[in-house]
Amino acid sequence: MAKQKPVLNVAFIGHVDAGKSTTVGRLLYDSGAIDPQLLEKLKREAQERGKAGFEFAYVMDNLKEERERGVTIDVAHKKFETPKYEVTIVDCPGHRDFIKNMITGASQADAAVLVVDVNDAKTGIQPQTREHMFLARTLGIKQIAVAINKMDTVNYSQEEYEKMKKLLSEQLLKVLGYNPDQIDFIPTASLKGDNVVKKSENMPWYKGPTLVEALDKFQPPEKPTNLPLRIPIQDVYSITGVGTVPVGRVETGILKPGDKVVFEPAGVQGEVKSIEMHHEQIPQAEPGDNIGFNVRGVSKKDIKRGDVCGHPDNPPTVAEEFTAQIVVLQHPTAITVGYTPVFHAHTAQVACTFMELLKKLDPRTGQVIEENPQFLKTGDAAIVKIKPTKPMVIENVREIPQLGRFAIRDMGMTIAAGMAIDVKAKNK
Ligand SMILES: Nc1nc2c(ncn2[C@@H]2O[C@H](COP(=O)(O)OP(=O)(O)OP(=O)(O)O)[C@@H](O)[C@H]2O)c(=O)[nH]1
Repeated sequence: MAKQKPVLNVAFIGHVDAGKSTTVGRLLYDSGAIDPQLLEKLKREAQERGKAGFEFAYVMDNLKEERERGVTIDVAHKKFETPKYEVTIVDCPGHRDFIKNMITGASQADAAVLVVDVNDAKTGIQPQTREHMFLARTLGIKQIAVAINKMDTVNYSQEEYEKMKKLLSEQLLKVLGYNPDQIDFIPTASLKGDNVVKKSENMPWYKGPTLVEALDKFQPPEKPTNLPLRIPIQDVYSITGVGTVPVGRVETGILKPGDKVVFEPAGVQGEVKSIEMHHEQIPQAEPGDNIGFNVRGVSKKDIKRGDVCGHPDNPPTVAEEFTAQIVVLQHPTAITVGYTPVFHAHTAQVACTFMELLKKLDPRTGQVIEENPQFLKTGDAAIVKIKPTKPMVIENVREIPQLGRFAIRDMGMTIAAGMAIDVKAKNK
């Protein structure tokens, strides 16, 4: 059997209408991951609805719907192969729930592709482009590539491309601490297919890689197999004749059939009978694997999305309280003691209370600029003490980085992003 290619999880980010869905659709199609008949069908549907040209976006929307119906485990259509990798699209956020998806999605991403409309050079960087990139940075995504899209709308002009590249480099990437010299800026027209999988003949001035070639330049993710097992649960199924099947992505550690496992904060234990990935049984699951696993001794009603599976000798940490370092992305007024917004950590969503504001930090250097501030506002970085209103799993980011990050949501927006730097455990 051919050696399996390493899996690379890539998040597609960018402002509404920049062309994320179209780019992903094009990647899937031109790399042969989509059946041409399906595309024909989608094309007809798009035409019938008066939206010709949208077929690639339809491909993604079709998949999104599929996912919303709960077919989380079936990622077959969201995968494609490059010469080096098996690429999984971990998210392609639309405008509805994009930040929330981004938090659970982007924290899993090994790399991100930022898609921007080349025409944004005229109006300035779009707010969502900034917000997505800021989050990507906070969530620890170090590898990015930029697709400067819709090049067909500016006659494939090098000048327009350079303008956009300069704007992003100076006003966004450098500010966030990325080095633009190490980033590929690919001029694309995803709708037409230029420089996505096929090298464009319309831009002979561009000597760099296509988007697919840029993906192959990313470093493969290191698998944290030596860390304790942690699988945040996305969903739990009860399948007739099989039993209870939790579904999730292995963040750290290794899971094997026969393993005794515990789900926290539920506190229930069971034994793994079998593990499935892409509808096939596998002898062992590793970090990055999206799996369903059949557990004996646990019923569907015992566990739920947001619980974390681990081994009983090193169980997931249920936090009584935790100290966190946060950055306030946007808050209409100010954050004060007693504020209780919803924390999104791995697959959990739990309301948590700000118990103490310990220190205000300089967001660039991390140096303390004020002890016990009275309030925090947009742009502030701080160290704070947090108390969940109900049991939740969170880990010290220094011990298990994959389970230590979170976003804070309130009023339909992402207020802040951060990480737990000290956890007072309930169960240890
Ligand atoms: N001319 C041109 N239009 C494009 C290109 N890429 C995307 N579009 C169009 O731009 C519009 C938005 O594309 P989408 O792929 O839906 O954009 P998105 O970023 O996924 O948007 P959301 O899912 O709404 O966040 C659609 O009308 C596309 O057909 C391109 O390369 N050239």
